[in-house]
Amino acid sequence: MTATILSGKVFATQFKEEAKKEILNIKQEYGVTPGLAVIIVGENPASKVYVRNKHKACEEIGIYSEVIEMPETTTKEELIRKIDELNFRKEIHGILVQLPLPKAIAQHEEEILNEINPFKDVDGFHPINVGKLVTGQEALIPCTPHGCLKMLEASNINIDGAHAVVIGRSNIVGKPMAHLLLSKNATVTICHSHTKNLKEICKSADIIVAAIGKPKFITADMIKPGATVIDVGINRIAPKKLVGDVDFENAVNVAGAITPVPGGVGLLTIAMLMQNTVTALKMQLANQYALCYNKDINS
Ligand SMILES: Nc1nc2c(c(=O)[nH]1)N[C@@H](CN(C=O)c1ccc(C(=O)N[C@@H](CCC(=O)O)C(=O)O)cc1)CN2
Repeated sequence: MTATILSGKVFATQFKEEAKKEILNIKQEYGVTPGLAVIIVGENPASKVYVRNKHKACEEIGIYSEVIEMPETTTKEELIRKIDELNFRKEIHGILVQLPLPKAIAQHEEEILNEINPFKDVDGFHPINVGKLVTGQEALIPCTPHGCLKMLEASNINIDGAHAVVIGRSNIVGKPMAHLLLSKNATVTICHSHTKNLKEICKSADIIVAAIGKPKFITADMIKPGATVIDVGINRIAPKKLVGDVDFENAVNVAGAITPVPGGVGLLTIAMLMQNTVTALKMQLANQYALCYNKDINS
């Protein structure tokens, strides 16, 4: 039996279409166009492609897009100044700093990202958004795990009561993914490099999310027959060859549903960024009205 292939392309198109419809409604009702600013520091070739694709997606669905290119030599202070400028621009509703940062400022990543106004934090990396996600409040949610959750739901894969195993504990994918699955009543196990009995734990999973960053690390013998396997890994093993964290060729014969690499959840990242930009605008509109309302009752 071969698994159902969960195509990132199909879901990305669907999620962008949803965002496009919402944008039209917002434009009609409030006369506002959502605006996204993406900052890229340095010359990382993969980052340049991702940023170009973010700009194209914005143009496609009606988001105003600004790409701010800063040189490799940019200091922490210069980058923070740029973020502060964008925090105050009212036509910019979403701000994103493309990662990874150049080596010289990479150690300040946390401090830099914390400078983004949490209402404009379309990556969902700010501690305020992380805290809201963990406590079940309305938050901006990191794009890749958010896309994975939406894809599972749109594919009618049962999450409630399922045993979900998330392999990887990064702030960008593993931890938010675990909280999202928990919020949908999965029983969640987070595994990492120190986990013992990884094979046994994986074998008991109804849903596996692999976000380790090691090519083909999850092999077919670690998967329960019929399980859903979401592969978040993007590993370049040759100039033109990308593979995931899952040994897809063999896993596809055991899993019930599986995402490929390329063509899987990577494509959802940009689609969800479009949705997050719309959500950020809606949160800002609601916040403005709340502020107006407070002013009225106080005057
Ligand atoms: N500030 C952020 N930086 C980074 C993020 C992020 O979410 N926010 N994620 C990644 C890069 N990324 C978007 O920024 C991204 C990664 C992968 C893809 C994608 O479409 N992948 C394709 C393959 C593309 C290829 O050939 O290289 C796929 O998986 O099929 C889109 C966006 C790190 N930085």
